[in-house]
Amino acid sequence: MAKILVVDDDPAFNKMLSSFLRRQDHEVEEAFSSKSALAAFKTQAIDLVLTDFKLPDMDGLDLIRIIKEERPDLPVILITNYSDIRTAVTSIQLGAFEFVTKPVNPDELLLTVGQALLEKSSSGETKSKAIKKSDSPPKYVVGKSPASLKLWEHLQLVAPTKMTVLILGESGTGKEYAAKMIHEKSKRSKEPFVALDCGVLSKELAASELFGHVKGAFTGAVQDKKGAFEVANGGTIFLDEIGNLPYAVQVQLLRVIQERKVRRVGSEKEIDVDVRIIAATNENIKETGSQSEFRADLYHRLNEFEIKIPPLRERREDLAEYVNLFLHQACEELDREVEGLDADAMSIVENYPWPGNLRELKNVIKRGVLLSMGSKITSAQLPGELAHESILVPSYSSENGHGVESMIQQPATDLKAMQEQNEKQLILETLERTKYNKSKTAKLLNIDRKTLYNKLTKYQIDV
Ligand SMILES: Nc1ncnc2c1ncn2[C@@H]1O[C@H](COP(=O)(O)OP(=O)(O)OP(=O)(O)O)[C@@H](O)[C@H]1O
Repeated sequence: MAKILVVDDDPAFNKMLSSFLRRQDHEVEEAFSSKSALAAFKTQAIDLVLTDFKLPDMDGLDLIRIIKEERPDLPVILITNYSDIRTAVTSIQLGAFEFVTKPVNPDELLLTVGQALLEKSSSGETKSKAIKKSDSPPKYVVGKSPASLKLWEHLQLVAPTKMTVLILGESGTGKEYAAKMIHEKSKRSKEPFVALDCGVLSKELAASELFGHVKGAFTGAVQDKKGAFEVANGGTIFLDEIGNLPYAVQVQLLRVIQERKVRRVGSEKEIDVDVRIIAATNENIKETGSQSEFRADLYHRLNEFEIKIPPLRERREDLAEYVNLFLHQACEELDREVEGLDADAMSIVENYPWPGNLRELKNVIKRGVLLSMGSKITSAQLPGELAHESILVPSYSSENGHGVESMIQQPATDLKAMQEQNEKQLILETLERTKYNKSKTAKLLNIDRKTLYNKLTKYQIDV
């Protein structure tokens, strides 16, 4: 039995969800605002938070941010409308365990709750909250699009070298997966691969998570602790969301890269480390660098070799292969036998822009497998919004300049124009929500202020 905090201002929905979870033998604490949620979170031993995105006094993302700052190990599941998929993607970047879309499917919710609690209990012993150690080698889909083939070639080329790699790509494109691949194909593959999510590290904890600390170094440092660099010694460290690393810690990281030595917080002793660094970001840290939020010297050190992972919408030829893999994985996990998607469902999948990239696709397929009644996933088992947002795009063969489909299937909408329209709309909505506070808007949208200013100019938004 776990203690679950349910946060939703809609009393009927909150009650329904809470009673459902109680029937599954969980203890439930109901909160109808962020304020009462935070009060409960601070005073009770909560194991899992389920929160709605739209709350009266603060949005779900801010709530996740506060919770994660205090307890990075506490799993949070965001409940959101599918139309808020970008929000959901941001929630994952902030460290949410998963998002579940409304209308909530009971089986899907139970599965997600179960997985979140399982992960929490298994991470209980590891002292470090942001460090994820990986042991099983990934099953890597190479894909057949020119972009994916090039990516694969670059991964193969750089893997056996000692080079530091900077991986760029939107959220969910597979940056961590690519980093694991590089590690697997390097001479260090038998040594640890340690992933550290810099996005969830508070200013105070970042140095300790990276470099460790000694007992008494700060309040709460009750015993000596190894940092991620020491844990990864001999192997590879993957620094995700590197753009979020506090400035002071960037300086320390630069020193570690140059001298290959770490000093635990509160200690003078230098410890030799032999660690290959792979960093990743989904924002333009080069731009941030010019604003001196991200140090240019660190950027150049990390960027000995740069790998760009294209968004899924730019490599649609690979979709079928990913769908097959995720279908297979979901069937194994859920103990189901689903053969594939029917023609309608596949057409929706092929024409949807996938803003959450592979992660979103994986979730959608898993949900489809869970809900499917027969041997095929039908369009009814896909989130309704997928069909609404699906658009006709030119067929693959037309991109290559041959194939009759190019003549039959004309694009109904210009993909780029549609994305820009969505982006503009999202910026306008977020500005309104933050009462036109640009810093808050940039933070919510997970971009830096300079990028926001550029986009305001581009879309002629006058604020
Ligand atoms: N080449 C691949 N083959 C098979 N599965 C993949 C591949 N790349 C990514 N995935 C799957 O896609 C999901 C998203 O990948 P990953 O977590 O690496 O993305 P990311 O870019 O690091 O995301 P974020 O920026 O949000 O941290 C993972 O669940 C992973 O299993």
